Amino acid sequence: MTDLPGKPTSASRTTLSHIMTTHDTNLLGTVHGGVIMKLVDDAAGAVAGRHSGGPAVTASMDEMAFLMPVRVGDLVHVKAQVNWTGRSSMEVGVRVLAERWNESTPAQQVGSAYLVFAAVDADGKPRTVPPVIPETERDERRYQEAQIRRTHRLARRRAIMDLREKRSAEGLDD
Ligand SMILES: CCCCCCCCCCCCCCCC(=O)SCCNC(=O)CCNC(=O)[C@H](O)C(C)(C)COP(=O)(O)OP(=O)(O)OC[C@H]1O[C@@H](n2cnc3c(N)ncnc32)[C@H](O)[C@@H]1OP(=O)(O)O
Repeated sequence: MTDLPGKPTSASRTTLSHIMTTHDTNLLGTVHGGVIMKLVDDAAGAVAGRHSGGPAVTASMDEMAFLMPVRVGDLVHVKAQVNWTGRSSMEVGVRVLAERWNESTPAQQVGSAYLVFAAVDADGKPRTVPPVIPETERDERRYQEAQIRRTHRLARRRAIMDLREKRSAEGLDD
C-alpha cells in the first residue's frame, strides 16, 4: 500500500486521563455522552497524529458504545491505539475506563469506539501513512477485526451510492 517503513502499534498507543466535573454533566446529572466523545476523538487524534507523523482528521466514528454511566468525580482514562492502516487512513480503537472516586475497585470499562482518521497534508489532502505493525496476538486480532469493519464500511457506502444513483436514474430524486 505504501513504501514508508512500518511502525509498531506501541509507538503511538496513548492514554488520555481526565477528571469529570460538574461542567461535564447532562440534565440527568451523569456525564454527557458528548463530553466522552470529545475525549475519544482527542485521544484517537493524538494517536493518529503520532502514528502518521503529522496532522490527521476524523473521517468517521462508529460503534461508539456507552456501557455504564460516568459520574462527577470519576477519573476517566481513554486508551487508544492504531488497529489498522490503509493508504492514507487509520482505524483507531478506543477503550474508555473510569475509576470511581469513592470505590477502591479497579477501573471499569465504560465505553468503546472505532474511529477512522485520514492523514492530511498542509492542503488538507490525504497523504500516505506508515503501515502499522501489530505486535501481540491481541493487536493481530484487532487488525483482522478492523479489516472486517473496513470491508463493511466500504460495502455499505457503495450499496447506498448504487441505490441513490438508481433512484436518481428513475427520476425519484427527493
Ligand atoms: C508528530 C505529530 C504529532 C501530532 C499530534 C497531534 C495531537 C493532536 C491531538 C488533538 C487531536 C484532535 C483530533 C480532532 C480531529 C478533528 O476534529 S478533525 C475535524 C473533523 N473532521 C474533518 O473535518 C474531516 C473532513 N473530511 C475531509 O477532510 C475529507 O473527507 C477526508 C477525510 C480527508 C477524506 O478526503 P477524500 O477526498 O474523501 O479522500 P479519499 O482518498 O477518498 O479518502 C482518504 C482515505 O480516508 C478514507 N475515508 C474517507 N472517508 C471515510 C469515511 N467516511 N469512513 C471511513 N473511511 C473514510 C478512505 O477510504 C481513504 O482511505 P485509504 O484507502 O486511503 O486508506
